Amino acid sequence: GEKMRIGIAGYGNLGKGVEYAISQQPDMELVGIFTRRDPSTLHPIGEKVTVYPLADADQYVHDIDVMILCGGSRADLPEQGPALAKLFTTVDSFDTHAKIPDYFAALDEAASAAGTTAVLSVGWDPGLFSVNRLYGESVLADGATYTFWGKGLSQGHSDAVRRIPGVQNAVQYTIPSEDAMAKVRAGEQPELTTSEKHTRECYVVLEADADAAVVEETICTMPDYFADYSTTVNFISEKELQEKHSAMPHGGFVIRSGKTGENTNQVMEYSLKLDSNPEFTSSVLTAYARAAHKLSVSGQHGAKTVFDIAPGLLSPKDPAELRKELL
Ligand SMILES: NC(=O)C1=CN([C@@H]2O[C@H](COP(=O)(O)OP(=O)(O)OC[C@H]3O[C@@H](n4cnc5c(N)ncnc54)[C@H](OP(=O)(O)O)[C@@H]3O)[C@@H](O)[C@H]2O)C=CC1
Ligand SMILES: N[C@@H](C[C@H]1CC(C(=O)O)=NO1)C(=O)O
Repeated sequence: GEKMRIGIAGYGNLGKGVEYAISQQPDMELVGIFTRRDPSTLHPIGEKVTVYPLADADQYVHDIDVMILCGGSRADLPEQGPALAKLFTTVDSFDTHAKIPDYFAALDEAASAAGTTAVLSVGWDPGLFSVNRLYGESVLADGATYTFWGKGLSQGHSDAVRRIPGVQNAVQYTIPSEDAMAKVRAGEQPELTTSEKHTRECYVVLEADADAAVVEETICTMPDYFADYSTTVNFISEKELQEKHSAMPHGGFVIRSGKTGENTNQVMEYSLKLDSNPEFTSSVLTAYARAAHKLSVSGQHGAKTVFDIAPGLLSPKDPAELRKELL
C-alpha cells in the first residue's frame, strides 16, 4: 500500500538518526527535513532529501502523515510540540520528566482541537524503560523497581548544558553507582536516593568571554537535570571535545524484584547496550511514528504516551501476521 510520509522537525543527533531509521522501514518515505537554520547550510545524509525552513511547515500539512520532532527537550519541544501538534500528527522524545504532565496537557489541548494525534516522551527513558517499569509493577505487585543508566552520554542533559549562555559545546555522562547496583542485583531491595544511584560528569567548551564559575554553578543547580545529583564539570577545548567525546554510547537497565506466593523471589530485568544513544532513540521514535499514524487514521486523537499504545501498532506487520508469531 501507500508509504507513510514522514517529516523530520529539527536536524541534530536525533534528526540524523531518524533519517537513517526511515531508510530501514519498508512502509515509510522521508518527505523532508525542517530546520530553524538556513536550509542551504544543512547537508542531509541522503543527497536527494529536501530541507525546508521550519517556519514553512504549515504549507506541508497535506504532504506529511507524521512529523517526528527532534528538538531539544529543555528549550525547543515545549514550544515546538504544541505548535506542530496543531498541524500534524507528531511523535517526540520529550524527557524533562518533571514537566511531562504539563507538556502532555499542552499537547492534548492542541491535538484534540486540531484532530491530530500527538505521541510524546518516546525513546528509552522515558519510553521503553517506562513501559518495562509498568510491566514490572503491574505483574509483581509486591516488589521494588530500580532504573540505572550508563555509564554513557545523556543527550537530554548534554543539550541542557549546551543551552547555558557562555557554553559553546558540551556533553554529559551519567555514571551509575556500582555499589547501589550490586545491592539491587543481590535482591536487597535497598532504599536509594537519587544521588546514591548516579553521579553526573560534564565536559564543557566555553565561549571566549564566558565565566567558568558561573557556568559551573548554573549546571550544578539546574532543576530537573542536575540539582539532585553530585556533578563534576570539566572545562576542555573544542578540539579535545571533538577528539575524545564524539561517540554517544549509553545504556542501562530496569529491574523489578518482587515476591509471589508465600515468599518466592521473582526478578524481571530489561537492559540496553547502545553504541549510539541517538540512533537507538531515533529508531524508537520511528516505530512509534507508525503507531501514531494508525491511531490518527482510526480517529484516536489527542496526546498519547507509550502507556496508551498497544505494542502491535508499532509493527509493520498486520495483526493476523503478528498472531502467527504468538506461538
Ligand atoms: N526519551 C529518550 O529516551 C531520549 C530523549 N532525547 C531527547 O532528544 C533531544 C534532542 O537530542 P539531540 O538530537 O542530541 O539534540 P541536538 O542538540 O543534536 O539537536 C537539538 C536541536 O538543536 C538544533 N541543532 C542541532 N545541531 C545544531 C548545530 N550544529 N547548530 C545549531 N543548531 C543545531 C536542531 O534544530 P534546528 O535543525 O531547527 O536548528 C536540533 O533539533 C534531547 O534534548 C533529549 O531531551 C534524547 C535521547 C533519548
Ligand atoms: N533521556 C535520556 C535517556 C536516558 C539516559 C538518562 C541519563 O543518563 O540520565 N536518562 O534517561 C537521554 O537524553 O539520553
